[in-house]
Amino acid sequence: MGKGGERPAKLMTASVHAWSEVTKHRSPNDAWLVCNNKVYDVSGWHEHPGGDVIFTSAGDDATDTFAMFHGPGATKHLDQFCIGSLDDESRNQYSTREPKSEEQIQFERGYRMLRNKLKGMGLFDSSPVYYAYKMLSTLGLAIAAAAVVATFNGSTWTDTAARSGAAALLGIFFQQCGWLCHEILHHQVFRNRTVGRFVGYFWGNFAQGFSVSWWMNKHNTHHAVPNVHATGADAQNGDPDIDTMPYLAWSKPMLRLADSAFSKWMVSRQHLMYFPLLALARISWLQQSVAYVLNLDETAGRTVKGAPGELKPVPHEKLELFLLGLHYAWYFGIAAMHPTFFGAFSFVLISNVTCGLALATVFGLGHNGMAVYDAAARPDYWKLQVTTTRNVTQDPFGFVHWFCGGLDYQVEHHLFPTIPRHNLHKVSEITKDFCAEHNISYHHTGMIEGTIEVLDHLKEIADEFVHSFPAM
Ligand code: HEM
Repeated sequence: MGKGGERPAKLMTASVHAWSEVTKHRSPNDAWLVCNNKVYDVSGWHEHPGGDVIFTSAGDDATDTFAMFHGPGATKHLDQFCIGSLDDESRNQYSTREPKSEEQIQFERGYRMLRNKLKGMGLFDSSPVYYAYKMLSTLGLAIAAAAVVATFNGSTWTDTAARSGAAALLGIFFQQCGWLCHEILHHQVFRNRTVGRFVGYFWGNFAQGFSVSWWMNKHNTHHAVPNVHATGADAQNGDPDIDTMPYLAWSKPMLRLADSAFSKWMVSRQHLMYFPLLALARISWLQQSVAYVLNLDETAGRTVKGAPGELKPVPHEKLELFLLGLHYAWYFGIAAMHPTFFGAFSFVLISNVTCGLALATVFGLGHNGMAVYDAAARPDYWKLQVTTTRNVTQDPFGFVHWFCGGLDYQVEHHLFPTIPRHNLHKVSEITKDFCAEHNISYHHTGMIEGTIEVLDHLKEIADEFVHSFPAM
């Protein structure tokens, strides 16, 4: 394989393939996928510029995920992988070989046309003024936190309380950096993807302490297959965001993985452990970021499934490491302004816990407790994204929208991840109408009600576990 993700062109053949043949190729080193009824062999293409998210489509239809992720220039790279096309019968079937009704065929055509309609309405275009405001106001949170710590540097109760408030404010700064970085790396903000990536390094590595490569690899995979269980240990088609064992099980099949005494203890009371775990989430993400870039351990996800010894690339490894180092320098620099070691430690703890709770509560609201699928039986792109996702109802003051970083419109974000946050409310009305027209459940609820749904779901799974293993 050559540089830049290119590889020698395959011979374009006129062969036709049935789904029964395509679905045999589901693992990274033996991966076929279908785009607009053409069959592509991407086996072992670990140099794919988007990383191994490509293998989430192995053995399946990638028409819509391809459209979701790529810029206009990517289609010209397709031909080199083409090995033929789907046979006539397969064109009107799901990859499960169930026939598609005429209604389903029209529905798929409809949602693809809807995407073009939204483009025509200019809803994929970002507002520089909006994002300049978001970036400056977010930076303001960190500057305010640092200023409070520098000003209230004594040992009175007032000083201590002010510094604790500053720590919580910094936690919210980290959360807001997370949202900004998310939008930048989904290419909502900058048309030029290289510019976006470098701005992403500032908000991700430097400001927030998360590695961009680690995050993109994990997050793009989540977008391709939300709430999906992989077809097997060698396949790359599961959602890493529900890969939360040995701590939390989001579906009954996951209970099989509770095979240690610790995991059994956790899962049987997971509804009680949910918030304590969320409080530690940022610490875990910081650790995974460093472990991913330096390839410190397997849990960081740098190794490539089905290709022992191969590592996923980190495009600007030294820059990523340097900026992660600078993150800790400024963060611990503020902590060091505290009069005592205990004060500095509390500052770091409070800011981490606040950020973990603030980010992970929103993540949980987005998908947890919604439908979960097996990869080999996932529905079409639109139904997969809508039925695995929950929206959060707005409040009159715009707090929910600010706090959730636009992910209150999680359904619309999942359907069209490159649409900027400030346009999602317009997309929402159109999406709701489209779902109603095609009889697809579109779920939205309040922030508190949604969190209760998540906890109820965890409890239901825990109860099932305790029922099956009464000794727990
Ligand atoms: C034969 C099939 C494919 C080819 C030739 C291909 C090619 C490319 C190329 C040239 C890029 C860099 C340019 C760009 O970002 O638009 C890219 C990026 C990417 N691709 Fe693919 N791709 C394929 C399939 C897929 C599939 C099936 C997925 C997801 C399931 C995927 C996900 C991505 C992602 C997430 C990126 C990174 C976009 C970013 O910068 O955020 N690709 N791909």
